[in-house]
Amino acid sequence: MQILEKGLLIAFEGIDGSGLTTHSKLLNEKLNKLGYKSIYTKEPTNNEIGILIQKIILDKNKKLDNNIIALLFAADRLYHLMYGDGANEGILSYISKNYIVISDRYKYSNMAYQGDDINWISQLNKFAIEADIIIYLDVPLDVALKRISMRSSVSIFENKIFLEKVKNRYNDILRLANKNGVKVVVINEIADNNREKSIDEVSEEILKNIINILRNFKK
Ligand SMILES: Nc1ncnc2c1ncn2[C@@H]1O[C@H](COP(=O)(O)OP(=O)(O)OP(=O)(O)O)[C@@H](O)[C@H]1O
Ligand SMILES: Cc1cn([C@H]2C[C@H](O)[C@@H](COP(=O)(O)O)O2)c(=O)[nH]c1=O
Repeated sequence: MQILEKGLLIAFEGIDGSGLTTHSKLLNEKLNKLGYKSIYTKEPTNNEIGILIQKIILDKNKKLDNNIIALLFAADRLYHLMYGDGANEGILSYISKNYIVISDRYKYSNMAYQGDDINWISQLNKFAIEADIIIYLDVPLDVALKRISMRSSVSIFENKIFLEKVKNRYNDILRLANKNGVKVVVINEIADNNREKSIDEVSEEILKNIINILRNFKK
């Protein structure tokens, strides 16, 4: 068993179709195999608020006000931190037991997707601890859109104009997080020769970066 000095929160961030679910789950499996106490969780969660959000964002006829959506995501997050995702205990509980918590999206998604007024979104998230590490999966818009087009259901956010705005916003959000002490790891999913990296290649790159960072957290 690999024991860490303290719990750690790793947030996976990126636009839809960047592979967040694939890579956050893979990292969790790999860290577990290496003997670390880690857990995978995601937002929106599968608790009452998260389920309501999932329903709302798939309903293109609903057209709910952006501020209401922002509030729901922030409420889901606080619930996630305090009480859990519907299957596991709250993030804060795992952190206090020195686990590595891997969250497939966290408050930085709130800032990127609902961040017309970034100060207000920051206020909504004032009780949400900062992540220790952000893994940002950087993928060109056209690659993300191609992956999204292969899905059976598409959310209100999954369109070119909106995702372009979200992608641009992430630049400022990552800079701000870094200023606040968060270790930001950007993974480029495109190789030098313009080829899309395979899932294995991206996953190994993520693991290598994390293992490097974890060296400083070991007992
Ligand atoms: N190098 C790669 N990394 C990740 N996913 C890839 C890669 N190449 C192809 N894919 C495919 O892209 C899709 C990404 O799906 P995934 O659900 O992981 O993305 P996501 O970012 O969580 O999306 P969303 O947030 O919209 O649910 C999968 O079908 C996966 O097989
Ligand atoms: C946490 C969070 C998420 N979102 C968006 C990002 C995605 O478009 C969806 C979630 O879909 P996934 O397939 O489950 O990743 O929700 C958001 O707008 N605001 C947030 O705070």
